[in-house]
Amino acid sequence: MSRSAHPAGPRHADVLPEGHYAGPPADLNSLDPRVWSRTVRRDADGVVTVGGIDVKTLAEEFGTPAYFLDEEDFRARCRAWREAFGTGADVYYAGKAFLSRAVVRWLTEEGLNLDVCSGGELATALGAGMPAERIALHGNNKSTEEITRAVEAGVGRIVLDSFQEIARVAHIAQRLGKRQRVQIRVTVGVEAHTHEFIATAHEDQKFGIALAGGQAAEAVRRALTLDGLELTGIHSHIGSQIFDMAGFEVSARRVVQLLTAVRDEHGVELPEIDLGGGLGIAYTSDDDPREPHEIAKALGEIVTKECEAAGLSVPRISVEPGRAIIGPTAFTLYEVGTVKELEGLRTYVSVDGGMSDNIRTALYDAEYTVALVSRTSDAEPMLSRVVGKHCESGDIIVRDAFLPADVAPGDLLAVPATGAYCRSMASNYNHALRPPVVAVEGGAGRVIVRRETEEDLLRLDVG
Ligand SMILES: Cc1ncc(COP(=O)(O)O)c(C=O)c1O
Ligand SMILES: N[C@@H](CCCC[NH3+])C(=O)O
Repeated sequence: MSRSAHPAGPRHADVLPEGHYAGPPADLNSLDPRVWSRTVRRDADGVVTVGGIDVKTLAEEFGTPAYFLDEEDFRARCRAWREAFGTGADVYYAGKAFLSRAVVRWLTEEGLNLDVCSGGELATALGAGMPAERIALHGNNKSTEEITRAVEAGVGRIVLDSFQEIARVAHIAQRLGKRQRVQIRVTVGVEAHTHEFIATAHEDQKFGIALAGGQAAEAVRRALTLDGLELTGIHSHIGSQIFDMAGFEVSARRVVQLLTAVRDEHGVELPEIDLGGGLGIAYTSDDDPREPHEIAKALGEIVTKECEAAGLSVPRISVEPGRAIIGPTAFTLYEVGTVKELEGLRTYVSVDGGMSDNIRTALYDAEYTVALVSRTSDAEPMLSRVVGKHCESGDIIVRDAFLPADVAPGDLLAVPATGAYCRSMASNYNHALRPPVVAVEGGAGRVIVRRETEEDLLRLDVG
């Protein structure tokens, strides 16, 4: 549904900010399949189900707020990425989006690799049985301990992010009598944003080593001389929640240019390039993400074309999608506690979670949708703001959305597309207890990350 497809006539339409829906959706009870995970349906009795279980049963069994993860959808997305890139390329799931032992097992079974960016993520990956050679370690300031653990475990790749780190990893590997496979992360001069990319001010950031000014070429020079390192390729990640493939194409072109320069200077053809993650998903019906096969085709074509022009053999490509794999697979279920109508403005619907389980709206001004899922309603659309229970007026989960005007305490609301960067960025603000993640599949729910308890909080409070 595009913005223009919304019929006119919302309550309080005059207060909607520019760029937001011109009106409510034609049917408030409908669930757009682009935004909801693949097994989500509304039953004949009006209650929404996922994985064959209705949300009222899920709320009774697991409580609210809670994240419900559609396992069938997650596995299908893993397979779609795997198949799109084929056996000649690698897909590394970016664990920062959400990582747990169950997720690691699913990834292992579905043939994906894993990008970790901390000792904690590395421990989760290894502990859940991901083979070390399928793990890549990232980070702009990895500790000596993290590097040591990764080298000892035999991770397949460490992505080097600074000159100090080139020396540090080489030293640690040599001390351990190993030769560590590494890539160098470069900043290619493309800064990508949600709907556009620009080519200015891009080197002004903490990640990577700039192509500009010959710094990346110097990093390659140093890495090639160090015995502890086996330099296998170049890495580039241009941003997150990107829809426009043009930014990736510029990035691929510039990375291949560096490979060509390396070949010309050192007579070495580096065999790998990693083009990072960052592929966008549909948070609202206005978002139109690319499918994995379109992405694989576009990246494969541009790399092949550039390599042919330079007379290079085509390197093995890898990508690191996080959000695009797990984002659409989960929704957060909340119970409504209070409904406050501000006459002539909007209605504030308060739920039992908030910025502690979804910081993205407060942090990035992210847009989400919301639906009444415990019943249908014929009431007129009401412009609503879904807010949490924290002591903070910016504690907003969904800034502008239409809910039926009869929404009331006890109703269940679900916010879709919360699989990525919600539980993984959750906090204990106001001593909130972080919600559980429940995997739903084949008519049963299974807790994969349990709800925090007050004992969990107090255990750390040793004063
Ligand atoms: C190096 C790297 N790879 C992969 C990702 C995953 O990004 P996304 O979840 O947007 O695909 C990120 C985060 O932006 C990242 O920094
Ligand atoms: N955490 C961010 C994206 C950053 C990804 C990691 N480099 C989000 O929620 O959109």
